[in-house]
Amino acid sequence: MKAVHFGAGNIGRGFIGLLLHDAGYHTTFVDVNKEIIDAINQHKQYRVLLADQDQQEQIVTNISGINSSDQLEDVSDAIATADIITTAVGPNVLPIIAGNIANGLLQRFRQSDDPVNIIACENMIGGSRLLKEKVLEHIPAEQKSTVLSLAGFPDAAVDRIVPNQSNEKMLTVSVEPYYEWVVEMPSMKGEVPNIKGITYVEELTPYIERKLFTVNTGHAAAAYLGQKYYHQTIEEAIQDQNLRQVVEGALKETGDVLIEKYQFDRDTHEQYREKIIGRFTNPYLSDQVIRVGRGPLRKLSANDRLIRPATLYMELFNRAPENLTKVIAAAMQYQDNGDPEAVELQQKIKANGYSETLEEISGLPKVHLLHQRIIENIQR
Ligand SMILES: NC(=O)c1ccc[n+]([C@@H]2O[C@H](COP(=O)([O-])OP(=O)(O)OC[C@H]3O[C@@H](n4cnc5c(N)ncnc54)[C@H](O)[C@@H]3O)[C@@H](O)[C@H]2O)c1
Ligand SMILES: O=P(O)(O)OC[C@@H](O)[C@@H](O)[C@H](O)[C@H](O)CO
Repeated sequence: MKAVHFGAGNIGRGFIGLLLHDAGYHTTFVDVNKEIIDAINQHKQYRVLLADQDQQEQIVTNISGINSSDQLEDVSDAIATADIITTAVGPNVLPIIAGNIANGLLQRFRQSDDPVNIIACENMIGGSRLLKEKVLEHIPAEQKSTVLSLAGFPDAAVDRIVPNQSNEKMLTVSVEPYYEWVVEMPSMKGEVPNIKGITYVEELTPYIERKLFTVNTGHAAAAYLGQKYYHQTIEEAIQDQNLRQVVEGALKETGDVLIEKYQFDRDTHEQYREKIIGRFTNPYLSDQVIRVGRGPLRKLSANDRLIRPATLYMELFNRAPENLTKVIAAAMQYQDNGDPEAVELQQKIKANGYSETLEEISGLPKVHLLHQRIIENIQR
């Protein structure tokens, strides 16, 4: 069996690649990072280390790599014969790889009518749906119905903390032991892949919202408040009791939203929240604030982990969430000269001020109470 995976980065190697290997696939990693692709083709294997007391290791074999900067035909060939296609490249990169995927699908369906599923494993609501939209933009009108009937784009939620790596060997990747991969069953085409570790569900929205508005809201809160109080890592930030109170408060607010929206059991959700805070304090992982805070324009957009639950909170409870507004205020002040989105955010603020910038990137109008509370928090 053959898998093609776009993005041989942290989650690609540390999670998706590992599960594909364990399920018996040969995985072809597609990436623009020449060094990683060369290393994959040279060593044909890498190690995954579990970040806990035992430091167990797993070896991922049966892999190869394609550099999509200059081997576009190879990418198409791989897609044409793949049994599954996955991505973990970041939400902003999905439109960039859509053309490659479209060409591969066109080649595939000229040769056969074997269905295939393309699963975007990104931290966003509707990742595969967005990819499908972008792929279809590259498909000529007369081929659209073939692609629509033979290519499935099931949405997914993936959860495993994989920090930036500093191992001696470039491909080795340290990951937390916990993982969850949930895939929406109804959008799948053909045979459902038997991959141990995937949970198939009828409706993904509650799962992705629970994950994004708990793990990722909590993470973002620790990162943005963490930087404000001069912490370097998530673990260090979460040990700061004043800061932890706000992170926990923000997760209580998103929890109230999720419980109200999906009728989750309150006690079970509280246990889920506590487990997640526990994951942030894993002493065997060093997760930098600047990794978790990366891409603040994306994280401050209307449907992402901060603004969306805060807006829902206002709608459901008719008051502004006290802790989420503090976190959003800290996110607006986030700085990292190595992160183009963080630089752009601060340039916008310098040129137009906080209120104008908040309205532009989050879509929250100035008259919205949430907008006003965020600005009050910044001024404080
Ligand atoms: N790391 C985590 O803890 C984690 C957990 C769950 C989900 N995710 C999600 O997975 C995605 C990837 O995150 P990551 O942490 O692995 O990031 P990463 O930066 O480690 O990996 C991304 C990889 O994509 C590659 N890439 C960039 N542009 C590309 C292109 N045009 N074609 C092919 N490859 C390209 C990069 O070179 C890099 O190797 C994100 O959406 C993230 O939110 C990450
Ligand atoms: O990947 P991002 O930038 O959307 O978010 C940063 C982290 O919160 C994220 O990568 C988590 O580590 C991951 O989502 C855990 O499952």
